[in-house]
Amino acid sequence: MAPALTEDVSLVATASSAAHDAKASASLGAVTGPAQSPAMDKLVGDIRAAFEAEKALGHTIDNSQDPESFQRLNAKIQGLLKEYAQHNPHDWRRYAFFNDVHYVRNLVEGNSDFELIVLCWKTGQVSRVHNHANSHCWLAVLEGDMREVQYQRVQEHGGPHQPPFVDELAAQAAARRSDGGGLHLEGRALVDETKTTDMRVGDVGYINDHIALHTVGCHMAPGALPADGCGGGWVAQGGVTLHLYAPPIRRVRIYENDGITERTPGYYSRAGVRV
Ligand SMILES: N[C@@H](CS(=O)O)C(=O)O
Ligand SMILES: [Fe+2]
Repeated sequence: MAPALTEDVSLVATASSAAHDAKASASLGAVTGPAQSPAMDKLVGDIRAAFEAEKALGHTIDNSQDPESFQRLNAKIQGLLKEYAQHNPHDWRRYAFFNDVHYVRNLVEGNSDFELIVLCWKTGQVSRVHNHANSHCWLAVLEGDMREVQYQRVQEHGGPHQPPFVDELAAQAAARRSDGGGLHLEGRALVDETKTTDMRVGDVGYINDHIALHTVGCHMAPGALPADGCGGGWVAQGGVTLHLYAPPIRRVRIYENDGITERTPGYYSRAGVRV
């Protein structure tokens, strides 16, 4: 019998197969990563300072944050992530564990304010349609060609009340609905596909539940990496993205053809060590 699992290392597989796969698959990638990650450490420190600055002004950091405070924080965080991803020191490689079956979440830093996670995607691996609770979600592409597809909720069966403008967006999406890009439950649309964005190394994105649900995936193999003397022996296997969630996400909703389920996200590794 499959062991009971309380956390998902990925939002793509069923809970029991995720547990099985996580144990069965060899760890790849991070074994060849550098032992130190000075640029990543600096990034973590800079993110922490940006959060402290808003907290010192009395602001709570989540997706219903004071708009002025968010605007300031968003500009700062996007700048930091862009700088790291575009300069790309590759010192994220010590955190980059892959799984053959599904993308995995590797924790770099977690505290009560935020979690910074390196997600590893082999070509073809995609997350399921999901939300991000009440958190901000910033993401930066560190390797590979990624694609984000956004969705709007058409209806939630017994779910919590949505902010009014989400209902409005959902109504607009329903009005645009075709039989094509969406999930359906008992013949009714559950979510509608509304936007596709291709992302390359150095690109930074932001999403929260007031904007949309989404899936992310690695669709194309990366090109040959330059020999940079960092993480010798590294073999590119797909895509790598850096995600910053604030506050850390404890429950996510997954939208599938047979309905909506709640999951507790988990980690495949913490601080460069497989768990
Ligand atoms: N939000 C997802 C990754 S993604 O598809 O944005 C996760 O944390 O697993
Ligand atoms: Fe996501």
